[in-house]
Amino acid sequence: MALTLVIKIGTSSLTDPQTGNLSLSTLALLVEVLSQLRRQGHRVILVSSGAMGVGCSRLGLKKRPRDIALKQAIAAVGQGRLMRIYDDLFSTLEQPMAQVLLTRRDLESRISYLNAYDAFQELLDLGVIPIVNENDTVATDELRRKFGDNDTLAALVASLVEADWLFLLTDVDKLYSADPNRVPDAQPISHVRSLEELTEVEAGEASTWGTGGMSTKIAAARIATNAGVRMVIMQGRYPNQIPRILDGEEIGTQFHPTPRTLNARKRWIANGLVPSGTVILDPGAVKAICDRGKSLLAVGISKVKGRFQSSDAVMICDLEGKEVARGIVNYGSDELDLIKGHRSDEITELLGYEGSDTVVHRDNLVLM
Ligand SMILES: Nc1ncnc2c1ncn2[C@@H]1O[C@H](COP(=O)(O)OP(=O)(O)O)[C@@H](O)[C@H]1O
Ligand SMILES: N[C@@H](CCC(=O)OP(=O)(O)O)C(=O)O
Repeated sequence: MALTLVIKIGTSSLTDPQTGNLSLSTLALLVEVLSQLRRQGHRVILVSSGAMGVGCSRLGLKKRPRDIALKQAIAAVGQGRLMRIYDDLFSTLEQPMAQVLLTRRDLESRISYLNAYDAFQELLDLGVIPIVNENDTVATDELRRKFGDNDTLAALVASLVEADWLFLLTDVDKLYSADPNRVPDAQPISHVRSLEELTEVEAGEASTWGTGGMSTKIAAARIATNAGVRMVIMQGRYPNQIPRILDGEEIGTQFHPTPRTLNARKRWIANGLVPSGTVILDPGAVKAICDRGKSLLAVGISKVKGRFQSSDAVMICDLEGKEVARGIVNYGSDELDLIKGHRSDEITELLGYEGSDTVVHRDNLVLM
């Protein structure tokens, strides 16, 4: 069966931690494996980090700089170099590839989200392997890590293209109960059936060149598994393990997906949009939206946090602060502060104009 596969490789696997130079053998093996998967008829997308690492090595810098403009410049140097190397390697195997640079913002607008979807489908139909990275040179929010990292981006891409599998290739072979580089008796975890099982896991720091460590990989797992994508964390030095995993071997940490129940628009609401604020619900309202599939009404809102406009995305949380849903609001935060706790037939008088009956209509609401 032809599968859609998203493979993400982190800086820690692409570069030598001592010298910062590219690990050519890993890269060559990765390219070989991906080309082989393509020839077997699978649809393959590579999400590759490394622009900063390669840029630093090219410019002789021994540490990641902190200055944002300098980071932008370095990523611009490194990205070109990285693509040149990928193109040389893929061309040797007669496998066409393409560069796709994305920012988190590109996935926020429904139009550019759909444009990205169309472009990926066209590339995959043409048999091309798209190589995705954050557009670091312009996306300073990403460089500041306000929005995420390539683990999140890979999960968003996997959700966008409705991938069957997402492989995160890194410099450890599995997820452990704690960072195995710091805690020698950390226990390996082979299967994660629900992310609730991971409350005890210490998802600590990244390696020298990586970003986010395991915490961004667990965040990626939340997006991927909710979108019906099976995710694996595995050792990046052995990309040849990917076909073995597809054949059913138990390698790495496998995160089991939830059934794919959300339509494309709801997946965009859940994953593409970045929430601008939070609304806190009373227990009755949580029940109404979670158990009875109702729209969210003002009467069930206890508190409003953050500043947002109507049509923005918000997190919808219970009184303990646990996110139960996400949705697009019909009111801004100032209006919601006035109408929260009130019945819908009081809204016109409270606001002085006729507004929507619902705060979040059920078509715009996704349970988390
Ligand atoms: N619970 C954990 N299990 C495994 N590795 C962990 C854990 N917590 C932190 N880490 C660290 O995460 C690092 C991988 O993350 P990172 O450096 O961001 O990789 P990448 O560049 O592949 O994205 C590992 O080197 C490891 O030290
Ligand atoms: N876009 C950045 C990578 C950011 C990132 O998430 O890095 P990593 O944790 O190594 O996957 C780059 O190409 O250097």
